[in-house]
Amino acid sequence: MKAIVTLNAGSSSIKFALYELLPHGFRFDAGGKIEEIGTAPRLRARNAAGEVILERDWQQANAISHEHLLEDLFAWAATQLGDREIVAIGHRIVHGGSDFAAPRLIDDALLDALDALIPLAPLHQPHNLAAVRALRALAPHLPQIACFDTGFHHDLAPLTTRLPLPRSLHERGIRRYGFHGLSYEHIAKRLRDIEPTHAGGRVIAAHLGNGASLCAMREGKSIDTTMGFTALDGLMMGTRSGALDPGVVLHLQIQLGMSAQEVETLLYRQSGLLGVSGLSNDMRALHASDAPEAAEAIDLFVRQAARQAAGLIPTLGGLDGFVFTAGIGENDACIRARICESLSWAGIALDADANEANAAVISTGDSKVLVRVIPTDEEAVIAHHVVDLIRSEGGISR
Ligand SMILES: Nc1ncnc2c1ncn2[C@@H]1O[C@H](COP(=O)(O)OP(=O)(O)O)[C@@H](O)[C@H]1O
Ligand SMILES: CC(=O)OP(=O)(O)O
Ligand SMILES: [Mg+2]
Repeated sequence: MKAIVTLNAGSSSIKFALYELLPHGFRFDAGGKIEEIGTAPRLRARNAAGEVILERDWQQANAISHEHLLEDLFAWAATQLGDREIVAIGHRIVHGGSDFAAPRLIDDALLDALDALIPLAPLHQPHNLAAVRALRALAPHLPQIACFDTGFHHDLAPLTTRLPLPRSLHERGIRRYGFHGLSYEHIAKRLRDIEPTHAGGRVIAAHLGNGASLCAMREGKSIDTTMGFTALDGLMMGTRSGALDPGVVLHLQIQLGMSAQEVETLLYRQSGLLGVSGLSNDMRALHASDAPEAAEAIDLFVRQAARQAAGLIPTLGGLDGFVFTAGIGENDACIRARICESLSWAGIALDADANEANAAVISTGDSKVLVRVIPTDEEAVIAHHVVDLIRSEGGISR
């Protein structure tokens, strides 16, 4: 049986899936995730029937790297393949820069070009590329395909990509790109499937996970988004600051004498929910805590999300739909309720019971804005792209 594998290394998780290739399309076979990387990583995998086929955690957990976890994952996967023949592997690659948007076969030249983007996505790109290289060492002839998180935003209007900096910097690639594109591509497709008229409307999708961003969509296309040059911009996140007065960065370096490396670590790994609470980057842990700092971190997260959602409405010209997705968006009724409450002036009316139940539609019948919860599936989007490439004219033979 021919199969494809997808790998999605997020900032706090590694998600993976195995799909059986069918004459037309593909079928989910097994998959799962390692989550809470950096604190207490644990793995859970399920088969197509939803049964748990592996659960595992690690000793000395907080010190275990993405790369070590990948090695363990590959070793386990090799024992599970049975008669399946893997014909291609698809990867989520977070940054494609100015040059790469459409999914493509990974070769040496592409790997070199993607290495150069590591400084623009230090929480993701190194792990994404390490997985590609590790698999190349294990199976040198197996085609590997890069699917870019920036790709969905490739057609943003020139004005939306521009930063208010000297023009020469834009020409050097210092511009807004946008991320979480595979997730937004999935949301756009689901909206088209569920309700074509809604998909054509003015929609804000909120991908609230350990990384978090918003995407303003019209006709299922990205017209603006809160992440920019890097995945540090926009909303406050698990460990990332999100948008910040640039004067703070200067002050940290010039007045407080921090090195560039220290500032990078501070903004990417020690800020956001973790920095403000002093406790955890995990929203579940903050809800469970009585500490006032945990409550303040949650308050700030909600404030930033609502403020930035409001900031997208002029570009959209109004609001017809709002979609919550990713770890927090799909599971956290309290955060959804508070963001919706802050946006009630924009026509959002929440159905409290539907929200508590994580229902597919969580707005009231007379809400001007239709609010949905749609589980994201970046793996399925990657699988689609891999299958399309395999079956495209010329295939993907080297
Ligand atoms: N039941 C839940 N309630 C609140 N937050 C949750 C819940 N489940 C997961 N989360 C949050 O979602 C985050 C992970 O989201 P996910 O989208 O999987 O992350 P990543 O950005 O690594 O892909 C966790 O850090 C946690 O804060
Ligand atoms: C781009 C990004 O922030 O991704 P993740 O949410 O997986 O960390
Ligand atoms: Mg993610």
